[in-house]
Amino acid sequence: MTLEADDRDKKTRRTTAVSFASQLSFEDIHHSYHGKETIRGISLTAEPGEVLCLLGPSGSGKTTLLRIAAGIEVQSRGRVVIDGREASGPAVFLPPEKRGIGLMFQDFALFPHMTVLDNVRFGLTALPTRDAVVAARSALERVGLGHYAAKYPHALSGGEQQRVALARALAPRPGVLLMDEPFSGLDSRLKDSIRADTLDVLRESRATAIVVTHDAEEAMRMADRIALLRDGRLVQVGSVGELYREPRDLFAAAFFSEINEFSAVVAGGMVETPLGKAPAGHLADGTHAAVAVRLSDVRVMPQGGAIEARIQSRRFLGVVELLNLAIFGREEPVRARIRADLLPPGLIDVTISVAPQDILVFEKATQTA
Ligand SMILES: Nc1ncnc2c1ncn2[C@@H]1O[C@H](COP(=O)(O)OP(=O)(O)OP(=O)(O)O)[C@@H](O)[C@H]1O
Repeated sequence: MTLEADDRDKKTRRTTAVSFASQLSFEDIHHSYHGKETIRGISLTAEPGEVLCLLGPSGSGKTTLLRIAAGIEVQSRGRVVIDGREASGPAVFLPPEKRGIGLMFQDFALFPHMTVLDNVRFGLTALPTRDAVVAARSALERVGLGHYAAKYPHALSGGEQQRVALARALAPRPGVLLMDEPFSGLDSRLKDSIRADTLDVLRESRATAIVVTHDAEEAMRMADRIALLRDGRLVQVGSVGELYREPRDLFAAAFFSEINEFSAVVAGGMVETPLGKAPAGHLADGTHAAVAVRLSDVRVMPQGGAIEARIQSRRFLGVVELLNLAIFGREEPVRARIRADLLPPGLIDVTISVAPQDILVFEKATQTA
């Protein structure tokens, strides 16, 4: 798109609120495939108007949960409640089209033989044709693509197709928009701007959005709250700041940043690590602890730090440098991520410091899967 066209689009984008935002709750959802439990008791509510990201590694159950919300999959136990009304449960099952939801799933690509406008009109069959055209045009304008109405999908870039898919999902004015890895097909440079645009459109439309992603950074950029999943369970739910600053366990800490990981046994209310001692919080003496220190929390300086160390290797990554360090008298290697060019070239012997509050201490996980 040309800059002028982009500008024109931005000016013609509608700014009126179009949706009544819904609340969607999962209540103790369980689900099994062929006898294997893949969702193991998830309770979670997406509040009206919020962007809730379902985040977790591959196989953690994110897509299954979204499909259950949509009514494409039926849970084996538990209820889905939308605006206080049961959408599915032991006695009720509302099909997807009766739930007031919009879907943006990877497998619901645009129809290649239909124009952009007809693609967007597709979900508006309940409206008389004239109204459907008006609603579809307005949805297209909302994503800045009003002038592409008569084109076919193949004539659009990947990012533009993505925006058409968003327009199609939002055209019926759903109370909740369910999005499954919506940006995974886009190249990384496009991703940031499409994601930001999508967020703008979501805010304008005021729909509640539940977005599946396996990418922690993507969730941090988009979410009002993140629900972190692992092995079909909810590990933690909260704002980006809450999950980053107060991760519930080692898995949650490691999901948002690279960490150094150590084992320790609590003694005298403290844990001892190669990077110093730290309070063990509520953990009793004798407890086996997992200790995490983010790479970015390891401060490295030529002298003056608390611990002497030697640089084993150094990798320049542009803005930052990655260091592998050895600490005298300790076997565990330590890694640090520091601002590039902070240390003089050729420097071998350094000192390091970590603030006690940056040493995160958790009870060592017992295997629950
Ligand atoms: N149709 C199916 N039949 C059998 N098993 C399935 C089916 N769909 C999902 N599963 C299994 O359920 C578990 C959760 O899958 P799900 O796709 O929900 O995870 P996910 O977190 O979305 O992963 P990904 O990021 O890889 O899509 C996995 O172990 C998966 O193999």
